[in-house]
Amino acid sequence: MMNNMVFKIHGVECSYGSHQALKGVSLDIAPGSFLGIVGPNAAGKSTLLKTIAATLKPTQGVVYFQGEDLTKISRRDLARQVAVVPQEIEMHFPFSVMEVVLMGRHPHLDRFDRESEHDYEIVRKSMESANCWHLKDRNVLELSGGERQKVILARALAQEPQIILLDEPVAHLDLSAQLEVLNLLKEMNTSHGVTVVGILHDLNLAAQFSQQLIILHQGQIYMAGTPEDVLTAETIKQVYNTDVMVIKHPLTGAPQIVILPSTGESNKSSSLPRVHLICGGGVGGALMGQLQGMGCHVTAGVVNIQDTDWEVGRALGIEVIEEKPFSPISTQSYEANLKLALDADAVFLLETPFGRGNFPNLQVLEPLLASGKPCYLVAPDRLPDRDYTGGEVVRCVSKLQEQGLCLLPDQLAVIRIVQTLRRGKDNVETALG
Ligand SMILES: Nc1ncnc2c1ncn2[C@@H]1O[C@H](COP(=O)(O)OP(=O)(O)OP(=O)(O)O)[C@@H](O)[C@H]1O
Repeated sequence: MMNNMVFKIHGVECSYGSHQALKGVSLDIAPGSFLGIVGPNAAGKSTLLKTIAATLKPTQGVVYFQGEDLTKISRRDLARQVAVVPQEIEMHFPFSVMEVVLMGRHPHLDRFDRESEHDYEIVRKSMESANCWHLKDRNVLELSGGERQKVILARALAQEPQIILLDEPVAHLDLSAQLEVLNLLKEMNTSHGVTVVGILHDLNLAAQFSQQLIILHQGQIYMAGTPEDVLTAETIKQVYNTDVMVIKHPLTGAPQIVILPSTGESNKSSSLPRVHLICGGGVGGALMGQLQGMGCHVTAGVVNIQDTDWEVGRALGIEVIEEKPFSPISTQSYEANLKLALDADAVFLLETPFGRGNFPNLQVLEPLLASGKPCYLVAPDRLPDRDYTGGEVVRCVSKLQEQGLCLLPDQLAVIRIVQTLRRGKDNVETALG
């Protein structure tokens, strides 16, 4: 069993003086896998990678490479199969980029061999793959951080490794260069069976490119599995102490992290406006987040379970009157929505499409207006396009306008009204002393 694994990390502990950076890590890395290592700062990620790369000896435990104790393998033998792209690249001599990448061939040369045409060909291909061939004659000491990172990647590729270990390989790169490098690694992994183990800080990129992820926290593996297993809102809250919402990437299905706006302690005052959003169909999520970020007490209804607005509301901890999936609004939900809306300072009906099933979300405005509640309809000009009742919605809105329904061009206007409400409340509070 053990020999089937490229690396078998067994009960590894690592200490720097009295500080224990790894506290008993065990992990198997199968050949051909793409393993992402994530976790907050100081979790022990680089320390773990260094133990796998044999640049740091564990204080306890063993790392096996293809079944053999890593400490018993010569650096040169290891370098023929394993390439390392470190986080910090210290360069002290004014080598040319070409000379640095050629160093990647050294593990394959005998002591007094000179590089052959074949070596130069591999070096050229590696530099082209890492998109740094144009830098070949430049002095490495004069490169930007991103350029240097590509050169080090090219050196690793020139090693023609079976395994590549990377410590934040895209840290200094702009967005397109990050994708270039990760796509290149993915291609090496899928087409050439190269095992990739990389520390990645960006959780969304990690989710998109890794087959397996481990999340390190305080020197231990907090969770291991597929990106879907590992990247849950609960885990991220526990490990990063950050509120997020996890959605599926619309094209790849990989989990994607959306950071939720912070509500802040100062926003908890009772004087902040209460805003009720009537929405559904995914038109309300962004506004929920923005209004909550402004400190409003936001509520919403009636929204079908599993609608994006329902998911966002739930993730933000907003009270949402819900209805069963794909079901028409029941009398019970209508009443609950009316009751919640009556508690608000203002009610906004957003750009939801209307059919028979959610028509009660429009009808509810009648008793609200009758009670004197300020009610607003967003984007009235496009109302006919989202009226799937054969014109009943448009007729109902004209009647509601006569009863005091106000029209707002877009959601930006909602924010302006809410800001006015907030100033009004502040003024009342100041006046009351
Ligand atoms: N050479 C060292 N001497 C002393 N302590 C160290 C050394 N290297 C790392 N540490 C400590 O060990 C812990 C783990 O460090 P490590 O670099 O492995 O974390 P990391 O998860 O890679 O962090 P980051 O995301 O910030 O790069 C940290 O508390 C760090 O301060």
